[in-house]
Formats: sequence, C-alpha cells, structure tokens
Amino acid sequence: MNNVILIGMPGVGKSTAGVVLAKILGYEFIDSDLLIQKEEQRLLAEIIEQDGVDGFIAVENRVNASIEAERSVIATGGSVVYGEEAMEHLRKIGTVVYLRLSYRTLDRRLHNIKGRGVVLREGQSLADLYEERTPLYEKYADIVIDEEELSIEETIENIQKALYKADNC
Ligand SMILES: Nc1ncnc2c1ncn2[C@@H]1O[C@H](COP(=O)(O)OP(=O)(O)O)[C@@H](O)[C@H]1O
Ligand SMILES: O=C(O)C1=C[C@@H](OP(=O)(O)O)[C@@H](O)[C@H](O)C1
Ligand SMILES: [Mg+2]
Repeated sequence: MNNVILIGMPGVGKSTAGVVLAKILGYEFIDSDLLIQKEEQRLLAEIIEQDGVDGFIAVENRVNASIEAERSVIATGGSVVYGEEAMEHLRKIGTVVYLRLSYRTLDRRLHNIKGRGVVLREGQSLADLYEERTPLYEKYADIVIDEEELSIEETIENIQKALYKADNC
C-alpha cells in the first residue's frame, strides 16, 4: 500500500503541505484529526477537555490504528507517536515522513498553542514537549525532511524528491 504518512510537531505543516502533496501525487488526502472528530462526533478540544490527555491519546491511537487507505497522504496529529498500535499500523501501510523544525522556529510559529488543542500535560512547556517527542518522531521516521527556512512549496518539493529517491511514488 503506497501511502505517505506525515508526522511531526504541531504547526510544522503536516495538514497544509499534505493536502497539496496529495494533489500533486494524484493521491487521496486523509487528515487524522478530522477522522477522529468524525468518529467521535466531538471536536479535538472537547475530547481533550472531557477525556483528558490520556483519553485523547487512546482515541487517537485507536482511530489511526484502524485507517484503511491506499495511495493516500495521511496527515497525522502531532501526538500520534504516543500510540504504539497506531504507529505500528501506519509504518505497515506506508512511508513515514517526519517534518522537522528547530524548536526556535516552531516556537515562533506557534503563537497560540493552547487554542490549537495541543496535548500538553499540566506544567509542561512547548520545550518539554519538543524534547519528549523528538526521539519518538526520529524512531518512527523512514524519511526526515528538514524544513528549516523552507517555504511550503520547497517543503513539498523536498518530500516529493525524497519519496522518489526511496522509490515510494
Ligand atoms: N514552510 C512551511 N511549511 C508548512 N507550513 C508553513 C510553512 N511556513 C508557514 N507555515 C504555516 O504553518 C502552519 C502549519 O499548520 P498545519 O498545516 O495545521 O500544521 P500541522 O498539521 O503540522 O499542525 C500553517 O498556518 C502554514 O501556513
Ligand atoms: O501535537 C498535539 O498534541 C496535537 C496536534 C494536533 O494536530 P496537528 O499536529 O495537526 O496540529 C491535534 O491532533 C491535537 O490537537 C493534538
Ligand atoms: Mg494537522
């Protein structure tokens, strides 16, 4: 199954770049966050508020682990890497691409992190989250794209080139 799975911190552009990449490749586009909202009939922020961080992670794990797709670009949510079943499944059905940004650039990009419904535990900062997740993104990535100082278009171009090189598309 020739899927492309985008992982990375919130705000790196998984959804923005993913939909355009899908168009270029002639693939379907799936945004995991929208799948979760559809299956749960609740907004992500509501799930986090009602079920807590661990509850949200469990829902996200279940929904991502059950995705059936072919020739699709799948933009995951940033916290998907906490779900072992989800990541095992996603690795089986496609090439996992980690979109990497430095902490400094990410911090600048994410002005309103709480408004985005990011999975932050009590007392946890963006820097803590970045440190905690970076090894997980690296562990699951087949391809790493460094998007530092790249435009959205350049990022998409680099993903495409890396996919061709890896013989995925
Ligand atoms: N080089 C870039 N690549 C991707 N997104 C960028 C870039 N520069 C700025 N942005 C902006 O950053 C935001 C990324 O948001 P989004 O695609 O929702 O990220 P994610 O799905 O990874 O959380 C968008 O508002 C986008 O316009
Ligand atoms: O990284 C996170 O903790 C989250 C990222 C969000 O998706 P994006 O990465 O698409 O912003 C969404 O899944 C949820 O609000 C939690
Ligand atoms: Mg997204």
